[in-house]
Amino acid sequence: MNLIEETVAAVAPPDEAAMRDARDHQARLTKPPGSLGVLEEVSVKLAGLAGRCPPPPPEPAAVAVFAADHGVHAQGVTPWPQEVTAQMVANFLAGGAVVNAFAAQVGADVTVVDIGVAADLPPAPGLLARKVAPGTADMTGGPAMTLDEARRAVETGIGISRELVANGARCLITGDMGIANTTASAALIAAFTGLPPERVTGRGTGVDDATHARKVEVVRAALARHGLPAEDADPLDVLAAVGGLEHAGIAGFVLGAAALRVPVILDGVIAGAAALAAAALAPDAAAAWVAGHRSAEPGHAAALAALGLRPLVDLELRLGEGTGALLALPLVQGSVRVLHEVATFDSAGVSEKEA
Ligand SMILES: O=C(O)c1ccc[n+]([C@@H]2O[C@H](COP(=O)([O-])O)[C@@H](O)[C@H]2O)c1
Ligand SMILES: Cc1cc2nc[nH]c2cc1C
Repeated sequence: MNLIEETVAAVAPPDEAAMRDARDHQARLTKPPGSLGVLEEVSVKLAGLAGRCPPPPPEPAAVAVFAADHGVHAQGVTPWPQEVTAQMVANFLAGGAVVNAFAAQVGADVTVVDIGVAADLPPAPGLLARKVAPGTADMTGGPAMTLDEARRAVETGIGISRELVANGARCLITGDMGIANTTASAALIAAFTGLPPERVTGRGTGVDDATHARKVEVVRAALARHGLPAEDADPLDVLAAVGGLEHAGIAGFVLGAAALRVPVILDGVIAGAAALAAAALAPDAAAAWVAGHRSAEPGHAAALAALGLRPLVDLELRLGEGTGALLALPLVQGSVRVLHEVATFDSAGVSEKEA
């Protein structure tokens, strides 16, 4: 078995007994039953993933920012020059980006992964040099990646999840950086959900009407070129056809975490698109994923609906980098802390509701 098959085979469904224990325990805690709303379901989910109640606290947390460039940039789908990808990587490494500020706020570690930045990047602490290719090819002219590149990028992502967990992380957070990657995200989401390009293609970094219209047509042309959506398409072929190297890397990252039964907080539309590919490979992997937030990109809501995930935060963010997921980290940690620390009606001597 290769690493992808081995990882997919290691993904198992959630532990129903642990989930039942968590629901029963939530009902005995000193609060009206159900009063923690969605956070109760998050705690139940993490118990199911861990196979015990209470589950281990999801900390320390580590965010991996997968950075890559996109051949489809040549189609004029974003106003930002491609070199911004490499420049922002330098900014992440210098600690000057929003992801650094939010990670510091919630005590998460930041790792940057060069999985496909077009430029050569100098070695730096905090940078994992794992370039599979110097950017993808233009998906409107042929496949964005070879199947071998897509596989190697997924394997790279699996490897990163293993490394971060081996180094002590107990909650993984997805991050991304890649100018033009909302176009590839829209194409992946359309391919995996069957929704039309105009429903899932958004304004990315904030494109004008004319650029948005062109972007929709670029996604439509790429899908037509590759015969997508297709019922029987292999998820790796779909990634290779219209995905990005960071999408493939994140798909591997979230699969690897699921195989290790470590929770993942998904960031925005790029993670959502990557998670659709990962779920197509291993449907049970979604038991390890919490949607940190819903981004302003319309395809993100579509991806989350298809994954059956409810976003915890909705602040109209459209930044990427892992920022939305980092904001959700204290919510996920708080949901588990409740199971560890809150007294029961019995232990605290609080009277229960009358029948
Ligand atoms: O996370 C999101 O949902 C999100 C939404 C819009 C834009 N982004 C970020 O913006 C970049 C891609 O935007 P664009 O317009 O160049 O396709 C890329 O670096 C993403 O991290 C991210
Ligand atoms: C400046 C900038 C920062 C980003 N961070 C993630 N995507 C980005 C896109 C741009 C353009």
